[in-house]
Amino acid sequence: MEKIADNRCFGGQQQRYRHRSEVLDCDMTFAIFLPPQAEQGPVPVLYWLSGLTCTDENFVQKAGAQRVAAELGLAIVAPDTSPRGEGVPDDPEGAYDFGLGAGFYVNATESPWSSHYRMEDYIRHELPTQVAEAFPVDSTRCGIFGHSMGGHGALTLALKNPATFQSVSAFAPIVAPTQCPWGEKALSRYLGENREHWRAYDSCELIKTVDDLPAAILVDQGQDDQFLEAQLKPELLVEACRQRGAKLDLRMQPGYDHSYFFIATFMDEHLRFHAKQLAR
Ligand SMILES: N[C@@H](CCC(=O)N[C@@H](CS)C(=O)NCC(=O)O)C(=O)O
Repeated sequence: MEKIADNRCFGGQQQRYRHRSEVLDCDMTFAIFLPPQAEQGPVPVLYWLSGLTCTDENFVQKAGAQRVAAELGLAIVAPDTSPRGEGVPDDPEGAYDFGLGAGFYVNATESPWSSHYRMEDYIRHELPTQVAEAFPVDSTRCGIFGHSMGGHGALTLALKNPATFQSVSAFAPIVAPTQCPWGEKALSRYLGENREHWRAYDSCELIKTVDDLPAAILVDQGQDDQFLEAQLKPELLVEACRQRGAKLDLRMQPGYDHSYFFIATFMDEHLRFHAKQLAR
């Protein structure tokens, strides 16, 4: 693991690393914020999953999470959104919503994607293992959150791995990728045309079937989000949670769009939500 940036920030350190991912078969970069409390001992850790077109840098520069993370003593890891580099295939037309920057946090099964696009295993196993070895984080207190495609990633990973991720929240998540154009495009190519295989990557489907539900799910959604009706469809998550009796706090935020200005506005409340869930 090679450190490629290190800046003091609110008494902690905002750092960036390059490392080898065997799972993705390429080199990857990720960001980590270490709060001041990490100098004294292991701190709880949150994983932030970004949306389409992002790298590990968008969140670090635009979400404004460091001040309150430093106050609460939370580390935050922000991975990239897809495998990258020489030999990693991209969308043939260079579209923004598939291929590079659009890994959708799935393990692809279809050629040519399956050799590198294994973001689910990267996020749930390989990256947390390497982070736990290299940094003073307490992996028994670990949460996950994200935006849009990353909100989908956070919800599905938390629902499938409740022992690993004990708290979950999302900003403008794609809640049902089996029922929207972004998801249908990505899942049909990464996983093939059999829609049965897509269900393992749809939070609304998972909520109906998983054994252990999260104690609470916090979701913020801008009411003026340009992707709200066609892609995000939070009403499907509300209905799935209602049917299963899952505890969802969906907050529709009037006037807010899909951008990091929206995310930054409510970031503090998400960090406090996770700190409370992970406190013991
Ligand atoms: N580029 C796309 C929009 C993609 C988009 O909105 N990406 C969101 C995540 S889904 C984002 O966070 N973009 C990067 C940024 O704002 O820093 C378009 O033209 O429609």
